Amino acid sequence: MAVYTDVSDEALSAFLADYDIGGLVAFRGIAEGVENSNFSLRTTTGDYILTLYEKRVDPLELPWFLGLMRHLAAAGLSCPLPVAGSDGEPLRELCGRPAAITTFLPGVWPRRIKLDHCRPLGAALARLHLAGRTYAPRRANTLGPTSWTRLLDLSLARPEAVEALSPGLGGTLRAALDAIVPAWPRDLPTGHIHADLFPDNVFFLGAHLSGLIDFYFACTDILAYDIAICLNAWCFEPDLSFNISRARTLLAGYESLRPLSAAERSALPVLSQGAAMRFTLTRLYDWINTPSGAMVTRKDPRDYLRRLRFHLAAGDERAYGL
Ligand SMILES: Nc1ncnc2c1ncn2[C@@H]1O[C@H](COP(=O)(O)OP(=O)(O)OP(=O)(O)O)[C@@H](O)[C@H]1O
Ligand SMILES: N[C@@H](CCO)C(=O)O
Repeated sequence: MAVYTDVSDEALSAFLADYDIGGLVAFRGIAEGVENSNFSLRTTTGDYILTLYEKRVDPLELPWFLGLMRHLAAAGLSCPLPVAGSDGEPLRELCGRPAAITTFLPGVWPRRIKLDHCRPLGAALARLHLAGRTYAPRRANTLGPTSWTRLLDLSLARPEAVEALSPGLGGTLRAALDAIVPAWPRDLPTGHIHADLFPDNVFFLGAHLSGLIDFYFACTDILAYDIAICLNAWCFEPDLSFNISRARTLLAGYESLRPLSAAERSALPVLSQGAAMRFTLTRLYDWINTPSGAMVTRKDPRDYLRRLRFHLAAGDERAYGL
């Protein structure tokens, strides 16, 4: 459930008066997602999404995210387009929260990943990377390798909770960090990355990829790290075995538009280790710090620990079908 802030009809009507998108027809909270409060909004001019930004998003960074989405949409990528109010400003305030309206994207995210999803996914990721080249402002990755030790320490402030989740987890993560961080590549091509391109952020209409959403972790970082995030999120079976055909297909889709250098290819194991580490750590932090009565479904960090183990054992890029 991700509606942290209730919006009354009166507050919404007053808010919409600052837009030129017609009168309200229907409005409802969207249960999915964990980060922000999302509402679907139908007006006399069409369908929109209203987002109230909650815990992890720094309001000062919102213009960067909204600017990136506007830039990518203008470049032809199918992603939500921020809608400006009558004063030209897309970022506003509602119920004491920063808020924005974006266009609604048709499609559904795949509940069961198929091989057919992977090539369009890879191609869309490459398209995003290429389109991002001409968006000049940069944003550092606040969840990159330099943040991981602190994130682990924050969780280990409650060692009994970490141990209860998985015996030995703290030591395992510490040892993996000691291996991954010093080996982190320094000279690979960088650009704007999505950084959270999980299946629930990619919409399909049948086999056609209809759009990408949720750019609120986007940042400027190693492009191939974004691929590594997708390898983690898309290429494991429910039993957490690795599906190399999906990886090969995803990479082929990506390389159809942006071929990888030899250095990028050989960095895939360490980048994938880092991606698995990042999601293990944020999930672990949330697992420990989300009150048991909260309406948000916690995601299990152990799923990413299993992935991390796979990547730690991957000798080279051939493990990913290259
Ligand atoms: N532009 C859009 N068009 C159509 N549906 C959307 C759009 N944006 C969001 N949604 C709907 O809202 C849901 C939650 O959105 P989103 O993933 O951005 O939320 P979030 O709280 O940031 O979640 P998380 O970071 O956990 O993925 C999506 O699964 C989708 O159903
Ligand atoms: N995609 C993330 C949650 C939102 O960032 C995860 O599955 O852990």
